[in-house]
Amino acid sequence: MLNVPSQSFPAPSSQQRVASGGRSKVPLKQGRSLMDWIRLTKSGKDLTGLKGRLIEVTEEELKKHTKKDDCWICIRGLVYNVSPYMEYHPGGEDELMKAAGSDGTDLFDQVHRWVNYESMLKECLVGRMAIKPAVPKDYGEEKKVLNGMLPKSQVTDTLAKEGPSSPSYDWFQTDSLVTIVIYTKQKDINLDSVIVDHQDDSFRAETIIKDYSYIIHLGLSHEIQEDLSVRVVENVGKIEIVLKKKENTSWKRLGHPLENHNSLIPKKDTGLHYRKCQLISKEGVTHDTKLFCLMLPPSTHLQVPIGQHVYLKLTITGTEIVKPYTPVSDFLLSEVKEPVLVNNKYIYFLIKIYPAGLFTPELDHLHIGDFVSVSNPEGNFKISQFQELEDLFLLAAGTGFTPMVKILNYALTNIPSLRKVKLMFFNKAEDDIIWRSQLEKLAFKDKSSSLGRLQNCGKKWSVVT
Ligand code: HEM
Repeated sequence: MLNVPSQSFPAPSSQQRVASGGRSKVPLKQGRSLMDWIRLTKSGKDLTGLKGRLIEVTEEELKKHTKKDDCWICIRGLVYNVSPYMEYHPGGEDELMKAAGSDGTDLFDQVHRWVNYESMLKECLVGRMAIKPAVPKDYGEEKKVLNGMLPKSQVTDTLAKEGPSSPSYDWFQTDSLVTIVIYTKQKDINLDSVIVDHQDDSFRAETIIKDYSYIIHLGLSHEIQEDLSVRVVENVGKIEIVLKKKENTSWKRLGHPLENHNSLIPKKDTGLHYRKCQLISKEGVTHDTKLFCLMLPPSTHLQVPIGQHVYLKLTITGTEIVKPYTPVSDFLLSEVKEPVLVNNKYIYFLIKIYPAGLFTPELDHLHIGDFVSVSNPEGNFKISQFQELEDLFLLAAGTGFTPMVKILNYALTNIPSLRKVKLMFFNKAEDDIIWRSQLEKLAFKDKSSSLGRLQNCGKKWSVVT
């Protein structure tokens, strides 16, 4: 049976799609690249027309700015004059104009919630939406809300009622350890479901439960050691996070609550959380593609589920730039390299360097030991679609091969029903074929997959596996 996943894959925002020429990206005029935009924002030019003044914007005022040369958009309660950005927007002027004079938060999030607009548009900030009295439905006590934005607590309260049955947490301690226990009340919880970070005294655990995130976010009351461990009791959906105390004293309380602590929020509303990862190695794979290995901080637990991607963030001349990438597993590498770095502390990325680009040359110039920010995983692809699969047919082109690596590995090792795996890998030239010899070795080794024939399909090369 040929099983074609019904969900879109790679995810709409993933680099594999973005890099493939894009579905709705438009060609920008000469001198309108991202680097040109960054230069303009650094030029000291008044981009808002308000001479650096920030104002409170009423809904009536916002609605007046709907022309290309006078276009204001509200995102998450903040108003930007996007007219200067119009010609630089990779999605085109018409797309940007869809949100003219209105709250574009939902539209923006639907297309690219990962785009770092705060940093890119900081010189275009007009101000904040004015607070207006809102009349509550029951005409009871008058509440104040921000135009274009519900207060967080209200959002979480409302949706928590609609979402999965409310998770909870508890904690206990021994002389040397503190254990935080999260009761998700879900059966399909595993180590991929929880992302834990401890940075600058703030402890944050995000548990993914269906389309929601349950967040524990605390300023811990005492210091802890750098490394932490995470265990999951799968059939009851219990997660245990074990922290090591720095001093063997008894804690009277766990800590004080920080933003969104103990709340269940739709995943799309959580914002992207980043941690700094160190560059461990960087090596050429083809003439223009490199394998980057990043190490997670010891106080982070993060596993990227198969088929999902993360965002890498770099600050380039003062502006934060974010790009999506799907990590690859190192299993193809283990054919040729010894020893391979094991455990989940390392994330590998196969990245094509575009010499005329902005982001990838910057990545390429990083030195071993430098840091790159890595986000929480994103994406809707579910490996459960592959259960009981007999034939797996994978199609990839160029760096679109990267999501296939983990899938290939998973399929060859975890699906007993599998009879045949085929990978059609399209490349412009033979030199572009990523990990060609490893794929050929794999094909030779695993006779059950019809791997290893290299076919020249017209002008394009394909590895048929
Ligand atoms: C709210 C209305 C907006 C709409 C409807 C919209 C739409 C789009 C679309 C359709 C694309 C092409 C995406 C693709 O091919 O996958 C795009 C790309 C992009 N947009 Fe917007 N956009 C909006 C606002 C903004 C704003 C306010 C910014 C501010 C910085 C922005 C920055 C970008 C960037 C950086 C990209 C390129 C992403 C990449 O690296 O591929 N957009 N947008």
